[in-house]
Amino acid sequence: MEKIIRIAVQKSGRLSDDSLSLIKECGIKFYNGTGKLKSTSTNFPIEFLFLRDDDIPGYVADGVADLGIVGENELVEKDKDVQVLKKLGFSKCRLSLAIPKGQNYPGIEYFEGKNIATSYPKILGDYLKSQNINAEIHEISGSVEIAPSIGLAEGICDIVSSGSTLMMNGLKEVEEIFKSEAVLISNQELEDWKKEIVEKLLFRMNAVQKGKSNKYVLLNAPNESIEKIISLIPGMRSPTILPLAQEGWSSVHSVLSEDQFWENIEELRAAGAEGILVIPIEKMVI
Ligand SMILES: Nc1ncnc2c1ncn2[C@@H]1O[C@H](COP(=O)(O)OP(=O)(O)OP(=O)(O)O)[C@@H](O)[C@H]1O
Ligand SMILES: O=P(O)(O)OC[C@H]1O[C@H](OP(=O)(O)OP(=O)(O)O)[C@H](O)[C@@H]1O
Ligand SMILES: [Mg+2]
Repeated sequence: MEKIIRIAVQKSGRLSDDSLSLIKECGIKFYNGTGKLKSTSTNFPIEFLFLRDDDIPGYVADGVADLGIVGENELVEKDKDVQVLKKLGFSKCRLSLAIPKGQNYPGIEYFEGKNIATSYPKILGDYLKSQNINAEIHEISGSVEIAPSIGLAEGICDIVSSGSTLMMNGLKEVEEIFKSEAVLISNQELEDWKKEIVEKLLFRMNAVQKGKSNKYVLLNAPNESIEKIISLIPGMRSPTILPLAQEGWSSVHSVLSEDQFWENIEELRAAGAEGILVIPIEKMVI
């Protein structure tokens, strides 16, 4: 039998594009024709299953797939026994309670005895319990935001990102109850040879992620400022210093996280840095 692992990814929806881009950025090639539900990579021992996201935690827990990419909201809601290997940083959203815009909201007690529509009965149920609120949970599988306007419920609990769906449906967000992003999950009992392949995949994903959060920085500085500048942008081992054609000046090359760059920019300029270039990094292995 050919030694390949299986990963379940969402067929189409809010997770699909970023899941597939991440896999491509890891140098893994595969054919992803429309309507195809299974595909094998041509250059890495991995097979893809394209599924509804609701089914991914269960398939991974049962071992039908070894790995999966799914939102934390779906994972916690399905309550399956899988291991979270890595947060992936995309499909960030929150689960929130919302009520009609015109209603006064005194606090969570608003929901006592009320009817709440949601696709996340477990997460909502656990939250209400933790708040000692008794409410009726009305489970619906989609278009939850419409429920109050058709008299199905007095409040909703659903995914919010920009908030525009709530606004368009005359609702206001009153409590954030869960924060979510896409995660890579794994079956709990992978055989050793599968673990080895998973490690290789994780190594690549880490390199892609590190590359994304770091930048390559080049700048020019008078030689007397170099020491100060090195202390501001120390890089991986240390910055590269190259002499400029103009006497008394050097070019400094370093790597740093984007956040760090914005924190240090004024100090770099104050130290005499000029001609600062910030360049994206595709992959980074420390
Ligand atoms: N507006 C959003 N912004 C960011 N992330 C989101 C947003 N909506 C959903 N997500 C995240 O993406 C996941 C998939 O959302 P999507 O709307 O594609 O699900 P779905 O309609 O249930 O898809 P499927 O057909 O696969 O069941 C959600 O579980 C959530 O983690
Ligand atoms: O706060 P917002 O930025 O408006 O995003 C929130 C909406 O996004 C998701 O739906 P999606 O658009 O993916 O459609 P779906 O309900 O068909 O999955 C989610 O179910 C919300 O309805
Ligand atoms: Mg779904």
